[in-house]
Amino acid sequence: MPGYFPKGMGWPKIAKTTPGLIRATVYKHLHRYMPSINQAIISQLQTLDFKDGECNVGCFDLAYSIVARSGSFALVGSRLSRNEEYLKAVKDHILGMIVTTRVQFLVPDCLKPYIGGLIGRLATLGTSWDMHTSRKIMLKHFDARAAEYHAEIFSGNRSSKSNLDESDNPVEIFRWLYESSVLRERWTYAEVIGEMLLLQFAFIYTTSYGLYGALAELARRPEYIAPLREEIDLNFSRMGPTVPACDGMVLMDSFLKECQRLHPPSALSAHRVCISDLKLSNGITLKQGSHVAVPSGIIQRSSEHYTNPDAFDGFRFVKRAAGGAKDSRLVDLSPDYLVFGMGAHACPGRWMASALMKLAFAHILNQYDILLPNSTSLPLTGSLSFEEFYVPNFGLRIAVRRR
Ligand code: HEM
Repeated sequence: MPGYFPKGMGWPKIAKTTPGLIRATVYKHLHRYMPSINQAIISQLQTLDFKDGECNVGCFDLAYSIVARSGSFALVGSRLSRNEEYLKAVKDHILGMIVTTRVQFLVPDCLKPYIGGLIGRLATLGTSWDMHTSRKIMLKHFDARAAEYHAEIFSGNRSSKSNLDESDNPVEIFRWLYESSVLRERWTYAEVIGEMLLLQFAFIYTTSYGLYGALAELARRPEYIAPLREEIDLNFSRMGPTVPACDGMVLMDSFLKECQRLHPPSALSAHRVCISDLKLSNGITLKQGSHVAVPSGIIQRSSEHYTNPDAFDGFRFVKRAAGGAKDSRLVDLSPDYLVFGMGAHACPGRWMASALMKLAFAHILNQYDILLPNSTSLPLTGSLSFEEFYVPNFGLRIAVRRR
């Protein structure tokens, strides 16, 4: 896939630092983020518009709005995560990027340098996913926030918020990146913004897709509701909406993992580019510059790894664990489950994604019954899907009814 990775200079320094930053923040100090993420989920659910106790809503839109609000708390802090204009711009921009990339794939490689950008721009012009409009709005908010950080840093009133270890306050990821750019001159402001846009995609779109798949499957399979609710009640009543409570919800963990096994956001995983010729143990040599990836979508539906692989079994992974299998939690990596990749570059945000999906799922199940009004037969993947990427079916709607 030519042009997929930057040529020549390799990845910028900032992109090499971000995985470590994610591990040091939303993994190591996940508990610090939980109260605000929980509150963000509750606030988002309060915006649902009920008529006669029922609200009919786009399944992806529900998941996307919840994750955008709660994820933005970790990325840009509490004030912006409550700003509707910013949140709308984030959501529109991510979908704009997908549509633009989708359309650019249709342009022949030889014409890409000449008309690729223009075609991309035209693809979303005049729609609510207009990338340029939403990017402008987002940049306005980023600039304002950066000016606040700047003033704090140079007024001597610097709080310890950006310190990874000493404060109880969760680290705002944008703030950490910005401070590193200003104080240590490790990268430019433009690079910080570029990395934030990538992180929004890596965090918000993928996690929303996971939650979307789980909500759609649950609406189709009401028999899972009672055992899941029982488990939520038990864990929340003992520990509240905390990391240990999320860890204790093993049925939900298995249900979410089964949904991701069957509905991953991409059919390929663990993309790598050879930086030098690489001889494999079977004698094949991959030339420098070769792009390789693992066909995770096929592996996850293979009878070599899964009994009855195309059938949905929400408790498949708890049964495996009970049978002594290791690596059966949602966040575990294994060669037969590659939704979060594999090896040194496996997703460092998976603990956050797991906790966020569980909290959101728990709140929804606690408060509502979930019904599938007339979308039973609709596929989960929509017509915008392309290459290895799955894009949601925006027409799939669910009804949530107050209990
Ligand atoms: C269900 C949600 C998610 C899915 C399915 C997902 C999936 C992935 C995959 C497949 C990779 C590539 C792994 C590899 O190449 O081996 C990856 C990398 C990455 N993800 Fe996630 N991700 C999710 C959530 C998140 C979240 C919440 C964050 C941030 C908090 C995040 C940040 C990253 C970063 C920074 C990388 C690059 C890692 C590196 O290059 O070393 N992801 N993710």
